[in-house]
Amino acid sequence: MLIGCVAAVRSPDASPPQRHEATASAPATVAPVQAVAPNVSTASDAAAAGMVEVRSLVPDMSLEIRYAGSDNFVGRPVVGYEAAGCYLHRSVAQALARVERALRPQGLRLHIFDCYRPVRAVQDFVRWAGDLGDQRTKSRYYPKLDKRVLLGDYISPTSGHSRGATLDLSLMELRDGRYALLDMGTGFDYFDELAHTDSPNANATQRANRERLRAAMRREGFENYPLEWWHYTYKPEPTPDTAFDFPVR
Ligand SMILES: C[C@@H](N)C(=O)N[C@H](C)C(=O)O
Ligand SMILES: [Zn+2]
Repeated sequence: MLIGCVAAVRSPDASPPQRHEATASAPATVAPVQAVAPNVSTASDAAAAGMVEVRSLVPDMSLEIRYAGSDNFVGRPVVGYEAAGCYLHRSVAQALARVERALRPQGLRLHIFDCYRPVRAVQDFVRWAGDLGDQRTKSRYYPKLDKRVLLGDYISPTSGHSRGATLDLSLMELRDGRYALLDMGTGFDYFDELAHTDSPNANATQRANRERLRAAMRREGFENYPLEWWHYTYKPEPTPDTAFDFPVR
């Protein structure tokens, strides 16, 4: 069963990305973003939504689900993340497992920051984006941008993550017997032009590393979002018009 709802502006899945520049002084709150929202399923758990936890397919998949803890742009655990799990529609998780399987013989593996994101978590992001009095994470996550411009291009109010076919991830390489993250030029969720996948300001190594990730993901049907080197969506999406809101647990 589906419930209709309202909300959303430009999203990575809806229209070409645009760049916002930093602006001067900000008011205490931002105006609500105009939007068109997806249907929200009443599925109350992953099984009902047709999703699986990725470690049911790849038991040693490297996960660092940042919104389940405080090391993220909100600076605290995000609503809806009761555990550090990575849920995706089964066919999407299977495609991701194929990416991982192809990488391992090259001494590479995936490192995942976020997968399915409940609608309530996206709403938590929207509330955070509207609270201009809270700038605690600015220096680490959006030093060059005004917080008012994050909602839309960098934080979608109707994120594809809620549809279970989108994930945020990086690549690790085996070095001296240990896996280390490749240099992508920025950290995860660094909202800035430098994080744009084809940014001319990334150096040659960083651009090559981003391309390694993009090529590996593309081979199994995942498309990159040009404003965030870490953000990928499997196409065609299993449920393109339906978002989910069960907690990650
Ligand atoms: C917030 C960031 N990790 C992300 O996923 N951004 C895109 C635009 C989204 O919110 O869908
Ligand atoms: Zn993302």
